[in-house]
Amino acid sequence: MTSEPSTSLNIGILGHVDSGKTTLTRRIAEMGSTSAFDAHATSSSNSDGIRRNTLDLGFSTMTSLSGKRLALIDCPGHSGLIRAVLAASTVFDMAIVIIDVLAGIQPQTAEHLLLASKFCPDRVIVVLNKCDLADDQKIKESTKKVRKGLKAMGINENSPVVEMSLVDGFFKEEMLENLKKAIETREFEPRRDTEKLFLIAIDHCFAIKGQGTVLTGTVIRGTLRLNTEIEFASLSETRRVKTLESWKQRVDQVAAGNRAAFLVTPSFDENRFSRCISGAPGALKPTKSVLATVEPIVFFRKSINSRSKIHVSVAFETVMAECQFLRKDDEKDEFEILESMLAPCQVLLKFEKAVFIPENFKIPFMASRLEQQTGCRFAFSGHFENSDTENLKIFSRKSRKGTVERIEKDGYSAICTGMFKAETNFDVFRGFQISTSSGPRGKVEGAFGKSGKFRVVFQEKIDGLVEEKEEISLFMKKYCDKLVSYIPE
Ligand SMILES: Nc1nc2c(ncn2[C@@H]2O[C@H](COP(=O)(O)OP(=O)(O)OP(=O)(O)O)[C@@H](O)[C@H]2O)c(=O)[nH]1
Repeated sequence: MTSEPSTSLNIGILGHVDSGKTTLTRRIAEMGSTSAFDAHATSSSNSDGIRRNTLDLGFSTMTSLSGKRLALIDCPGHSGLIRAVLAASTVFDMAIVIIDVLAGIQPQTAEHLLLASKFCPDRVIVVLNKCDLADDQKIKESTKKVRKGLKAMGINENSPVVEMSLVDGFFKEEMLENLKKAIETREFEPRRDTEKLFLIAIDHCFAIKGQGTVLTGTVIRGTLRLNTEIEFASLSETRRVKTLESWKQRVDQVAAGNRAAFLVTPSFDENRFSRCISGAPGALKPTKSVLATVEPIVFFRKSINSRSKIHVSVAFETVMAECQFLRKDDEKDEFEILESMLAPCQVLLKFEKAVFIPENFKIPFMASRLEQQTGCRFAFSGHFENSDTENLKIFSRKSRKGTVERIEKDGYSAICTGMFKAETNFDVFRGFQISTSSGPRGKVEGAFGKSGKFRVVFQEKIDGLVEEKEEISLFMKKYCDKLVSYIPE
Protein backbone atom coordinates (compact mmCIF):
# COMPACT_ATOMS: atom_id res chain seq x y z
CA MET A 1 0.00 0.00 0.00
CA THR A 2 1.08 3.53 -0.70
CA SER A 3 0.44 7.00 0.61
CA GLU A 4 -1.24 9.52 -1.64
CA PRO A 5 1.36 12.19 -2.61
CA SER A 6 0.89 15.54 -0.92
CA THR A 7 0.99 17.62 -4.09
CA SER A 8 -2.68 17.35 -5.03
CA LEU A 9 -4.53 20.59 -5.89
CA ASN A 10 -8.30 21.01 -5.60
CA ILE A 11 -9.90 22.92 -8.46
CA GLY A 12 -13.49 24.19 -8.37
CA ILE A 13 -15.25 23.99 -11.74
CA LEU A 14 -17.64 26.92 -11.51
CA GLY A 15 -20.10 28.84 -13.67
CA HIS A 16 -23.73 29.68 -14.37
CA VAL A 17 -26.27 26.96 -15.20
CA ASP A 18 -25.59 25.31 -18.56
CA SER A 19 -22.29 27.10 -19.16
CA GLY A 20 -20.68 23.70 -19.83
CA LYS A 21 -19.07 22.70 -16.53
CA THR A 22 -19.94 19.02 -16.71
CA THR A 23 -19.15 18.80 -20.42
CA LEU A 24 -15.70 20.28 -19.79
CA THR A 25 -15.08 18.03 -16.79
CA ARG A 26 -15.95 14.97 -18.86
CA ARG A 27 -13.51 16.04 -21.57
CA ILE A 28 -10.62 16.78 -19.26
CA ALA A 29 -10.93 14.25 -16.42
CA GLU A 30 -9.02 10.99 -16.48
CA MET A 31 -10.99 9.33 -13.70
CA GLY A 32 -14.19 10.11 -11.85
CA SER A 33 -15.37 9.19 -8.38
CA THR A 34 -18.81 7.62 -7.96
CA SER A 35 -21.37 9.68 -9.91
CA ALA A 36 -18.69 12.25 -10.72
CA PHE A 37 -20.44 13.45 -13.83
CA ASP A 38 -23.95 13.01 -12.58
CA ALA A 39 -24.38 16.41 -11.05
CA HIS A 40 -28.01 16.03 -10.06
CA ALA A 41 -28.44 12.35 -9.28
CA THR A 42 -31.53 11.61 -7.29
CA SER A 43 -31.82 9.56 -4.14
CA SER A 44 -32.70 6.27 -5.75
CA SER A 45 -31.63 2.71 -5.15
CA ASN A 46 -29.55 1.27 -7.92
CA SER A 47 -29.17 -2.27 -9.19
CA ASP A 48 -25.65 -2.44 -7.74
CA GLY A 49 -27.13 -2.26 -4.25
CA ILE A 50 -25.62 1.16 -3.67
CA ARG A 51 -28.00 3.78 -2.42
CA ARG A 52 -26.69 7.22 -3.32
CA ASN A 53 -27.70 10.36 -1.56
CA THR A 54 -28.48 13.41 -3.67
CA LEU A 55 -25.31 14.38 -5.43
CA ASP A 56 -24.62 17.89 -6.40
CA LEU A 57 -20.83 18.01 -6.37
CA GLY A 58 -18.94 15.82 -8.83
CA PHE A 59 -15.35 14.83 -8.09
CA SER A 60 -12.94 13.66 -10.76
CA THR A 61 -9.21 13.84 -11.34
CA MET A 62 -6.59 14.59 -13.95
CA THR A 63 -2.83 14.92 -14.01
CA SER A 64 -1.37 18.32 -14.73
CA LEU A 65 1.33 18.87 -17.35
CA SER A 66 3.88 18.95 -14.53
CA GLY A 67 2.59 15.67 -13.10
CA LYS A 68 0.54 17.02 -10.22
CA ARG A 69 -2.68 15.31 -9.17
CA LEU A 70 -5.60 17.70 -9.75
CA ALA A 71 -8.98 17.05 -8.12
CA LEU A 72 -11.75 18.63 -10.21
CA ILE A 73 -14.87 19.62 -8.27
CA ASP A 74 -17.76 20.06 -10.70
CA CYS A 75 -20.17 22.41 -8.91
CA PRO A 76 -23.85 22.93 -9.65
CA GLY A 77 -24.75 26.16 -11.44
CA HIS A 78 -28.31 26.44 -10.21
CA SER A 79 -28.85 29.25 -7.70
CA GLY A 80 -30.85 26.91 -5.43
CA LEU A 81 -27.78 24.70 -5.02
CA ILE A 82 -25.42 27.43 -3.89
CA ARG A 83 -25.01 25.77 -0.46
CA ALA A 84 -23.13 22.93 -2.16
CA VAL A 85 -20.82 25.40 -3.90
CA LEU A 86 -20.26 27.29 -0.65
CA ALA A 87 -19.36 24.00 1.02
CA ALA A 88 -17.00 22.95 -1.75
CA SER A 89 -15.26 26.32 -1.82
CA THR A 90 -13.75 25.51 1.58
CA VAL A 91 -11.23 23.26 -0.18
CA PHE A 92 -10.55 25.26 -3.38
CA ASP A 93 -6.91 25.87 -4.26
CA MET A 94 -7.80 27.06 -7.74
CA ALA A 95 -10.96 27.77 -9.77
CA ILE A 96 -11.88 27.23 -13.41
CA VAL A 97 -14.82 29.54 -14.10
CA ILE A 98 -16.73 28.71 -17.26
CA ILE A 99 -18.46 31.58 -19.00
CA ASP A 100 -20.82 31.29 -21.94
CA VAL A 101 -19.29 33.61 -24.55
CA LEU A 102 -22.71 34.92 -25.64
CA ALA A 103 -24.21 35.35 -22.17
CA GLY A 104 -21.13 36.81 -20.43
CA ILE A 105 -21.06 37.07 -16.62
CA GLN A 106 -24.48 35.86 -15.42
CA PRO A 107 -25.80 35.94 -11.82
CA GLN A 108 -24.36 32.59 -10.81
CA THR A 109 -21.09 33.31 -12.59
CA ALA A 110 -20.85 36.46 -10.48
CA GLU A 111 -21.51 34.62 -7.20
CA HIS A 112 -19.03 31.90 -8.12
CA LEU A 113 -16.41 34.50 -9.06
CA LEU A 114 -16.98 36.15 -5.69
CA LEU A 115 -16.31 32.85 -3.97
CA ALA A 116 -13.16 32.38 -6.04
CA SER A 117 -12.11 35.92 -5.10
CA LYS A 118 -12.23 34.89 -1.44
CA PHE A 119 -10.50 31.54 -1.71
CA CYS A 120 -8.07 31.81 -4.64
CA PRO A 121 -8.07 35.31 -6.25
CA ASP A 122 -4.74 34.74 -8.02
CA ARG A 123 -5.58 31.24 -9.16
CA VAL A 124 -8.60 31.71 -11.38
CA ILE A 125 -8.75 30.48 -14.96
CA VAL A 126 -11.65 31.57 -17.15
CA VAL A 127 -12.88 29.24 -19.85
CA LEU A 128 -14.81 31.22 -22.45
CA ASN A 129 -17.07 28.47 -23.69
CA LYS A 130 -19.41 27.95 -26.65
CA CYS A 131 -17.07 29.88 -28.93
CA ASP A 132 -18.63 27.91 -31.80
CA LEU A 133 -21.64 30.21 -31.39
CA ALA A 134 -19.70 33.50 -31.62
CA ASP A 135 -17.56 35.29 -34.19
CA ASP A 136 -14.07 36.66 -33.48
CA GLN A 137 -15.40 40.13 -32.74
CA LYS A 138 -17.83 38.80 -30.11
CA ILE A 139 -15.11 36.65 -28.51
CA LYS A 140 -12.84 39.70 -28.27
CA GLU A 141 -15.58 41.85 -26.72
CA SER A 142 -16.55 39.15 -24.29
CA THR A 143 -12.93 38.62 -23.18
CA LYS A 144 -12.60 42.36 -22.51
CA LYS A 145 -15.79 42.42 -20.44
CA VAL A 146 -14.76 39.33 -18.49
CA ARG A 147 -11.42 40.92 -17.56
CA LYS A 148 -13.24 44.03 -16.35
CA GLY A 149 -15.56 41.81 -14.31
CA LEU A 150 -12.61 39.93 -12.77
CA LYS A 151 -11.02 43.19 -11.68
CA ALA A 152 -14.28 44.46 -10.16
CA MET A 153 -14.51 41.27 -8.12
CA GLY A 154 -11.00 41.43 -6.76
CA ILE A 155 -9.63 38.70 -9.02
CA ASN A 156 -6.36 39.08 -10.90
CA GLU A 157 -7.48 40.64 -14.20
CA ASN A 158 -4.55 39.01 -15.95
CA SER A 159 -5.92 35.56 -15.16
CA PRO A 160 -5.79 33.29 -18.21
CA VAL A 161 -8.90 33.34 -20.43
CA VAL A 162 -9.05 30.19 -22.57
CA GLU A 163 -11.31 30.03 -25.62
CA MET A 164 -13.23 26.77 -25.74
CA SER A 165 -15.82 24.93 -27.74
CA LEU A 166 -16.85 21.63 -26.29
CA VAL A 167 -19.36 20.35 -28.85
CA ASP A 168 -18.35 17.68 -31.33
CA GLY A 169 -17.33 19.14 -34.65
CA PHE A 170 -15.88 22.28 -33.05
CA PHE A 171 -13.89 20.82 -30.17
CA LYS A 172 -10.14 20.62 -30.77
CA GLU A 173 -7.58 18.87 -28.56
CA GLU A 174 -5.41 21.99 -28.66
CA MET A 175 -8.15 23.82 -26.70
CA LEU A 176 -7.67 21.39 -23.81
CA GLU A 177 -3.90 21.74 -24.19
CA ASN A 178 -4.32 25.52 -23.82
CA LEU A 179 -6.36 24.96 -20.67
CA LYS A 180 -3.75 22.59 -19.26
CA LYS A 181 -1.02 25.14 -19.99
CA ALA A 182 -3.11 27.82 -18.25
CA ILE A 183 -3.48 25.54 -15.21
CA GLU A 184 0.27 24.98 -15.18
CA THR A 185 0.87 28.75 -14.94
CA ARG A 186 -1.26 28.84 -11.80
CA GLU A 187 0.10 25.71 -10.09
CA PHE A 188 1.75 26.14 -6.73
CA GLU A 189 2.93 24.15 -3.76
CA PRO A 190 0.16 24.53 -1.20
CA ARG A 191 1.05 24.73 2.45
CA ARG A 192 -0.86 21.88 4.11
CA ASP A 193 -1.01 21.35 7.81
CA THR A 194 -0.28 17.63 8.09
CA GLU A 195 0.71 17.53 11.75
CA LYS A 196 -2.44 18.40 13.74
CA LEU A 197 -5.46 16.14 14.46
CA PHE A 198 -6.96 15.29 11.08
CA LEU A 199 -10.09 16.92 9.70
CA ILE A 200 -11.96 15.82 6.60
CA ALA A 201 -14.69 17.64 4.67
CA ILE A 202 -17.09 14.82 3.88
CA ASP A 203 -19.18 15.33 0.77
CA HIS A 204 -20.81 11.99 0.01
CA CYS A 205 -22.06 9.05 1.97
CA PHE A 206 -23.59 5.81 0.76
CA ALA A 207 -24.24 2.41 2.24
CA ILE A 208 -23.02 -0.82 0.67
CA LYS A 209 -25.37 -3.63 1.62
CA GLY A 210 -23.79 -6.04 4.09
CA GLN A 211 -20.49 -4.16 4.24
CA GLY A 212 -20.91 -0.77 5.87
CA THR A 213 -20.94 2.87 4.89
CA VAL A 214 -18.62 4.47 2.38
CA LEU A 215 -17.75 8.12 2.90
CA THR A 216 -15.82 10.35 0.54
CA GLY A 217 -14.23 13.68 1.20
CA THR A 218 -11.18 15.90 1.10
CA VAL A 219 -8.73 15.80 4.00
CA ILE A 220 -8.28 19.42 5.05
CA ARG A 221 -5.86 19.03 7.96
CA GLY A 222 -3.61 16.32 9.35
CA THR A 223 -3.48 12.77 8.00
CA LEU A 224 -6.30 10.23 7.85
CA ARG A 225 -4.94 6.73 8.55
CA LEU A 226 -6.29 3.24 8.04
CA ASN A 227 -7.63 1.56 11.21
CA THR A 228 -7.90 4.83 13.13
CA GLU A 229 -11.05 6.24 14.67
CA ILE A 230 -13.05 8.99 13.07
CA GLU A 231 -15.63 10.99 14.99
CA PHE A 232 -18.81 12.25 13.32
CA ALA A 233 -19.33 14.92 15.91
CA SER A 234 -22.67 16.18 14.62
CA LEU A 235 -24.08 12.63 14.88
CA SER A 236 -22.27 11.83 18.17
CA GLU A 237 -20.91 8.68 16.50
CA THR A 238 -17.40 7.28 16.20
CA ARG A 239 -16.29 4.63 13.70
CA ARG A 240 -13.08 2.86 12.69
CA VAL A 241 -11.69 3.33 9.17
CA LYS A 242 -11.74 -0.24 7.76
CA THR A 243 -10.57 0.39 4.22
CA LEU A 244 -9.06 3.52 2.74
CA GLU A 245 -8.67 4.58 -0.88
CA SER A 246 -7.59 7.66 -2.76
CA TRP A 247 -8.71 7.79 -6.38
CA LYS A 248 -9.49 4.07 -6.38
CA GLN A 249 -6.02 3.13 -5.07
CA ARG A 250 -5.82 1.30 -1.73
CA VAL A 251 -3.69 3.44 0.58
CA ASP A 252 -2.82 3.34 4.26
CA GLN A 253 -2.98 7.08 4.78
CA VAL A 254 -4.24 10.22 3.08
CA ALA A 255 -2.65 13.57 3.92
CA ALA A 256 -4.22 17.03 3.96
CA GLY A 257 -5.26 18.29 0.53
CA ASN A 258 -6.07 14.86 -0.91
CA ARG A 259 -9.26 12.94 -1.63
CA ALA A 260 -10.19 9.96 0.47
CA ALA A 261 -12.86 7.29 0.21
CA PHE A 262 -13.22 4.99 3.21
CA LEU A 263 -15.45 2.32 4.60
CA VAL A 264 -16.71 2.34 8.17
CA THR A 265 -18.76 -0.25 10.04
CA PRO A 266 -21.38 -0.65 11.34
CA SER A 267 -23.20 1.29 8.67
CA PHE A 268 -24.99 4.57 9.20
CA ASP A 269 -28.50 5.56 8.47
CA GLU A 270 -27.26 7.90 5.76
CA ASN A 271 -30.49 9.89 5.91
CA ARG A 272 -29.08 11.31 9.15
CA PHE A 273 -25.95 12.31 7.35
CA SER A 274 -25.29 15.58 5.58
CA ARG A 275 -22.17 17.25 4.25
CA CYS A 276 -20.00 18.02 7.24
CA ILE A 277 -16.53 18.21 8.63
CA SER A 278 -15.49 15.16 10.65
CA GLY A 279 -12.18 14.37 12.23
CA ALA A 280 -10.06 12.62 14.80
CA PRO A 281 -11.90 12.17 18.11
CA GLY A 282 -11.85 15.50 19.96
CA ALA A 283 -10.80 17.54 16.91
CA LEU A 284 -14.17 19.28 16.66
CA LYS A 285 -16.08 21.16 19.33
CA PRO A 286 -19.76 22.10 19.30
CA THR A 287 -19.92 25.87 19.07
CA LYS A 288 -22.96 28.09 19.52
CA SER A 289 -21.31 31.45 18.94
CA VAL A 290 -18.12 32.85 17.46
CA LEU A 291 -16.36 36.14 17.07
CA ALA A 292 -15.22 36.87 13.54
CA THR A 293 -13.63 39.63 11.50
CA VAL A 294 -15.89 40.93 8.75
CA GLU A 295 -15.20 41.97 5.17
CA PRO A 296 -18.33 43.32 3.49
CA ILE A 297 -19.13 42.11 -0.05
CA VAL A 298 -19.44 45.33 -2.02
CA PHE A 299 -22.01 43.90 -4.42
CA PHE A 300 -24.48 43.25 -1.61
CA ARG A 301 -26.91 46.14 -1.90
CA LYS A 302 -28.88 46.00 1.36
CA SER A 303 -27.78 47.08 4.80
CA ILE A 304 -27.61 44.50 7.56
CA ASN A 305 -28.40 45.51 11.10
CA SER A 306 -27.23 43.99 14.33
CA ARG A 307 -29.70 41.36 15.57
CA SER A 308 -30.72 40.39 12.03
CA LYS A 309 -30.51 36.75 10.94
CA ILE A 310 -28.21 35.56 8.20
CA HIS A 311 -27.09 32.28 6.62
CA VAL A 312 -23.55 31.44 7.63
CA SER A 313 -21.71 28.86 5.55
CA VAL A 314 -18.78 27.38 7.35
CA ALA A 315 -17.01 24.08 7.56
CA PHE A 316 -19.31 22.46 4.96
CA GLU A 317 -22.51 23.55 6.70
CA THR A 318 -24.91 26.45 6.25
CA VAL A 319 -26.51 27.50 9.53
CA MET A 320 -28.75 30.43 10.48
CA ALA A 321 -27.12 32.90 12.85
CA GLU A 322 -28.00 36.16 14.53
CA CYS A 323 -25.35 38.77 13.95
CA GLN A 324 -24.16 41.49 16.25
CA PHE A 325 -21.67 43.86 14.65
CA LEU A 326 -18.93 45.12 16.94
CA ARG A 327 -16.14 47.66 17.01
CA LYS A 328 -13.12 46.60 19.02
CA ASP A 329 -11.40 48.97 21.41
CA ASP A 330 -7.94 47.43 21.50
CA GLU A 331 -6.77 49.56 24.42
CA LYS A 332 -9.58 48.50 26.72
CA ASP A 333 -10.02 45.05 25.19
CA GLU A 334 -13.76 45.55 24.85
CA PHE A 335 -16.31 45.67 22.03
CA GLU A 336 -19.00 48.20 21.24
CA ILE A 337 -22.22 47.00 19.59
CA LEU A 338 -22.83 48.72 16.25
CA GLU A 339 -26.29 49.31 14.77
CA SER A 340 -25.22 47.88 11.43
CA MET A 341 -22.22 46.46 9.62
CA LEU A 342 -19.32 48.85 9.02
CA ALA A 343 -16.00 48.18 7.38
CA PRO A 344 -13.85 47.20 9.10
CA CYS A 345 -15.65 45.66 12.05
CA GLN A 346 -16.15 42.39 13.84
CA VAL A 347 -19.22 40.27 14.27
CA LEU A 348 -20.50 38.02 17.00
CA LEU A 349 -22.44 35.20 15.34
CA LYS A 350 -24.94 33.30 17.47
CA PHE A 351 -25.94 30.08 15.70
CA GLU A 352 -29.42 28.60 15.84
CA LYS A 353 -27.84 25.19 16.31
CA ALA A 354 -24.36 24.16 17.32
CA VAL A 355 -21.79 23.98 14.55
CA PHE A 356 -18.85 21.65 14.91
CA ILE A 357 -15.59 23.44 14.29
CA PRO A 358 -11.98 22.88 15.30
CA GLU A 359 -10.59 25.03 18.10
CA ASN A 360 -7.98 27.68 17.32
CA PHE A 361 -8.34 27.23 13.57
CA LYS A 362 -8.92 30.34 11.47
CA ILE A 363 -11.91 29.10 9.53
CA PRO A 364 -13.19 31.09 6.57
CA PHE A 365 -16.93 31.67 6.30
CA MET A 366 -19.44 33.38 4.02
CA ALA A 367 -22.59 35.07 5.29
CA SER A 368 -25.47 35.38 2.86
CA ARG A 369 -29.15 36.06 2.41
CA LEU A 370 -30.00 32.91 0.49
CA GLU A 371 -33.73 33.64 0.49
CA GLN A 372 -33.11 36.74 -1.64
CA GLN A 373 -34.43 36.29 -5.18
CA THR A 374 -32.42 38.93 -7.02
CA GLY A 375 -29.01 40.54 -6.75
CA CYS A 376 -25.91 39.35 -4.97
CA ARG A 377 -26.83 37.15 -2.01
CA PHE A 378 -23.41 37.18 -0.36
CA ALA A 379 -23.29 39.86 2.33
CA PHE A 380 -19.98 39.53 4.12
CA SER A 381 -17.18 37.07 4.60
CA GLY A 382 -14.36 36.60 7.03
CA HIS A 383 -12.61 34.24 9.40
CA PHE A 384 -13.76 32.84 12.71
CA GLU A 385 -11.33 34.04 15.32
CA ASN A 386 -12.57 32.98 18.71
CA SER A 387 -15.27 30.66 19.90
CA ASP A 388 -14.71 31.52 23.56
CA THR A 389 -17.24 34.35 23.45
CA GLU A 390 -18.66 33.97 26.97
CA ASN A 391 -16.17 36.34 28.55
CA LEU A 392 -16.04 39.01 25.86
CA LYS A 393 -16.63 42.48 27.25
CA ILE A 394 -19.41 43.80 25.00
CA PHE A 395 -21.34 47.00 25.55
CA SER A 396 -23.85 49.24 23.85
CA ARG A 397 -23.99 52.98 24.31
CA LYS A 398 -27.11 54.50 25.87
CA SER A 399 -27.96 58.07 26.71
CA ARG A 400 -30.72 59.87 28.58
CA LYS A 401 -31.84 63.46 28.52
CA GLY A 402 -33.43 65.52 31.29
CA THR A 403 -33.70 69.12 32.48
CA VAL A 404 -32.59 71.21 35.43
CA GLU A 405 -35.67 72.10 37.49
CA ARG A 406 -34.00 74.41 39.99
CA ILE A 407 -30.61 75.29 41.39
CA GLU A 408 -30.36 74.67 45.14
CA LYS A 409 -29.49 77.49 47.52
CA ASP A 410 -26.02 76.08 48.24
CA GLY A 411 -25.13 76.85 44.61
CA TYR A 412 -23.46 73.43 44.23
CA SER A 413 -26.45 71.21 43.54
CA ALA A 414 -29.55 71.09 41.38
CA ILE A 415 -32.85 69.24 41.38
CA CYS A 416 -33.33 67.69 37.95
CA THR A 417 -36.20 65.91 36.22
CA GLY A 418 -37.29 64.13 33.02
CA MET A 419 -34.60 61.45 33.04
CA PHE A 420 -35.92 58.71 35.33
CA LYS A 421 -39.26 57.15 36.20
CA ALA A 422 -40.87 57.23 39.62
CA GLU A 423 -40.01 53.55 40.18
CA THR A 424 -36.32 53.90 39.15
CA ASN A 425 -33.86 52.28 41.53
CA PHE A 426 -31.44 55.13 42.15
CA ASP A 427 -28.86 52.80 43.69
CA VAL A 428 -27.96 51.87 40.11
CA PHE A 429 -27.37 55.47 39.01
CA ARG A 430 -25.81 56.96 42.13
CA GLY A 431 -22.50 58.62 41.21
CA PHE A 432 -23.23 58.60 37.44
CA GLN A 433 -21.90 61.63 35.59
CA ILE A 434 -24.28 64.32 34.35
CA SER A 435 -23.29 66.85 31.66
CA THR A 436 -25.05 70.19 31.33
CA SER A 437 -25.42 72.09 28.07
CA SER A 438 -23.51 75.02 29.54
CA GLY A 439 -20.53 72.89 30.56
CA PRO A 440 -20.34 72.07 34.30
CA ARG A 441 -20.49 68.38 35.17
CA GLY A 442 -22.03 66.81 38.21
CA LYS A 443 -22.93 63.45 39.69
CA VAL A 444 -26.28 61.87 40.52
CA GLU A 445 -26.64 61.93 44.31
CA GLY A 446 -29.98 60.18 44.59
CA ALA A 447 -33.76 60.51 44.34
CA PHE A 448 -35.53 63.70 45.30
CA GLY A 449 -39.02 62.77 46.40
CA LYS A 450 -40.90 59.87 44.82
CA SER A 451 -41.71 61.18 41.35
CA GLY A 452 -38.40 60.36 39.62
CA LYS A 453 -36.79 63.73 40.32
CA PHE A 454 -33.18 63.58 41.48
CA ARG A 455 -30.42 65.67 42.95
CA VAL A 456 -27.17 66.34 41.06
CA VAL A 457 -24.13 67.59 42.96
CA PHE A 458 -21.47 69.62 41.18
CA GLN A 459 -17.82 70.14 42.11
CA GLU A 460 -17.93 73.82 41.25
CA LYS A 461 -20.47 76.52 42.03
CA ILE A 462 -23.06 76.50 39.27
CA ASP A 463 -25.35 79.39 40.13
CA GLY A 464 -24.95 81.90 37.35
CA LEU A 465 -23.52 79.19 35.08
CA VAL A 466 -26.27 76.58 34.82
CA GLU A 467 -29.81 77.76 34.24
CA GLU A 468 -33.19 76.35 35.14
CA LYS A 469 -34.81 74.34 32.27
CA GLU A 470 -31.34 73.68 30.86
CA GLU A 471 -30.90 70.30 29.17
CA ILE A 472 -28.75 67.72 30.93
CA SER A 473 -27.43 64.42 29.62
CA LEU A 474 -26.34 61.09 31.03
CA PHE A 475 -24.15 58.79 28.86
CA MET A 476 -23.78 55.13 29.74
CA LYS A 477 -22.11 51.96 28.54
CA LYS A 478 -24.41 49.01 29.07
CA TYR A 479 -22.56 45.70 29.59
CA CYS A 480 -24.43 42.45 30.12
CA ASP A 481 -23.94 42.69 33.90
CA LYS A 482 -23.53 46.38 34.61
CA LEU A 483 -24.09 50.00 33.61
CA VAL A 484 -21.18 52.44 33.61
CA SER A 485 -21.47 56.20 33.00
CA TYR A 486 -18.96 58.09 30.88
CA ILE A 487 -18.42 61.51 29.33
CA PRO A 488 -18.15 61.44 25.51
CA GLU A 489 -14.84 62.71 24.13
N1 LIG B 1 -22.91 25.02 -28.59
C1 LIG B 1 -22.27 24.59 -27.51
N2 LIG B 1 -22.96 23.93 -26.55
C2 LIG B 1 -22.28 23.50 -25.47
C3 LIG B 1 -20.90 23.70 -25.32
N3 LIG B 1 -20.53 23.18 -24.13
C4 LIG B 1 -21.62 22.66 -23.56
N4 LIG B 1 -22.69 22.84 -24.37
C5 LIG B 1 -24.06 22.42 -24.11
O1 LIG B 1 -24.59 23.19 -23.04
C6 LIG B 1 -25.49 22.41 -22.26
C7 LIG B 1 -25.11 22.46 -20.82
O2 LIG B 1 -23.88 21.80 -20.62
P1 LIG B 1 -23.45 21.24 -19.19
O3 LIG B 1 -22.05 20.76 -19.33
O4 LIG B 1 -24.45 20.27 -18.68
O5 LIG B 1 -23.55 22.54 -18.37
P2 LIG B 1 -23.30 22.72 -16.81
O6 LIG B 1 -22.64 24.03 -16.66
O7 LIG B 1 -22.59 21.55 -16.24
O8 LIG B 1 -24.78 22.78 -16.26
P3 LIG B 1 -25.28 22.75 -14.70
O9 LIG B 1 -24.49 21.70 -13.98
O10 LIG B 1 -26.72 22.43 -14.81
O11 LIG B 1 -25.04 24.11 -14.17
C8 LIG B 1 -25.44 21.00 -22.84
O12 LIG B 1 -26.53 20.84 -23.71
C9 LIG B 1 -24.14 20.99 -23.61
O13 LIG B 1 -24.16 20.11 -24.71
C10 LIG B 1 -20.20 24.38 -26.36
O14 LIG B 1 -19.00 24.63 -26.32
N5 LIG B 1 -20.95 24.81 -27.41
